[in-house]
Amino acid sequence: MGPVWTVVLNGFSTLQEGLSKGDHMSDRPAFPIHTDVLPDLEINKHREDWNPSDPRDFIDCFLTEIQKHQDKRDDEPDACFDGGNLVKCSFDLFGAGTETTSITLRWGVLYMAKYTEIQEKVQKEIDSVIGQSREPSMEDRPNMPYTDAVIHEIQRIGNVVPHNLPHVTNRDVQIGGYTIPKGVIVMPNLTSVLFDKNEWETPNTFNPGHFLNKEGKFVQRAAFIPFSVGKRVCLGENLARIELFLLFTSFLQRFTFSMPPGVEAVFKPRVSIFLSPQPYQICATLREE
Ligand code: HEM
Repeated sequence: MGPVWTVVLNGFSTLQEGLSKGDHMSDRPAFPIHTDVLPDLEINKHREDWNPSDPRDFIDCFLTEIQKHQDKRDDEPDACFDGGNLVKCSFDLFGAGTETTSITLRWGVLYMAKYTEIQEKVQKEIDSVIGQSREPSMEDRPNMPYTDAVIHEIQRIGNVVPHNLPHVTNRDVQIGGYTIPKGVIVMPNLTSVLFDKNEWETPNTFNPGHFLNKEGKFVQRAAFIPFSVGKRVCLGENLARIELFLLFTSFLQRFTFSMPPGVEAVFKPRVSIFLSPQPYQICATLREE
């Protein structure tokens, strides 16, 4: 029988206790995914000209693993390298990896259009560290503490995945003095940490100063957990951080964002599994070289 109730974890220390220690909440609830309705055309295309000694991407590498494990099916009843799982994993990577990053960038552009003085400071840093004649690279990030702080603050206040993904207890566990029985769905509430007034000086205000010390150097904050924490922490965190830095700096290197005349920026989010901005119109003005 499936879980009969759901628990919501609130607060920084509870989430750390629940997600970071041990593997007692590392499973995902088994929601059915019908692989027969998912497109596997791309996988079939890959199969046609697949060369195991020259893998082009994730699908090619997975096909190699399927082949390696093919003859061992009887010895490895739990092996997960098969066509169905390849479809699910590819689906997961697109689902988890595209909307999250693009929503964060949409929040970023909106915050820059609203807080023009912050946008100007980012552009000043871009001009002095990167200039206009080359593209941003990841080597620039350590030299751009203000921009780094702004991107972190966009992620904090944007709170794109507010309820994390569901976890499920795989044995009875004690958290914060409560016993959660095996098989219960647990929703770790990231909002309670990203807006915790004990952790952030101005939790409800856009303030890149949350990530800067008095000397203007970037400081990492333990309560910054938009990617969650623990064993099931976002698999794409590093990729997402790279994408956010390169795209955000490239946008502001080339454009200045502003609201169209007479239009106010709206920060009330659209609520689904993600929190995204309402569709908006924006003016992107090309910066002079
Ligand atoms: C701003 C961008 C992103 C945010 C805020 C974000 C956030 C998250 C969060 C909160 C989780 C749930 C972690 C947990 O269950 O404790 C998660 C899981 C996951 N993310 Fe991301 N993510 C982002 C980008 C990406 C990208 C770019 C990829 C891959 C290309 C990705 C792939 C995944 C996968 C596969 C999981 C499931 C991991 C597992 O179950 O073990 N994410 N992400």
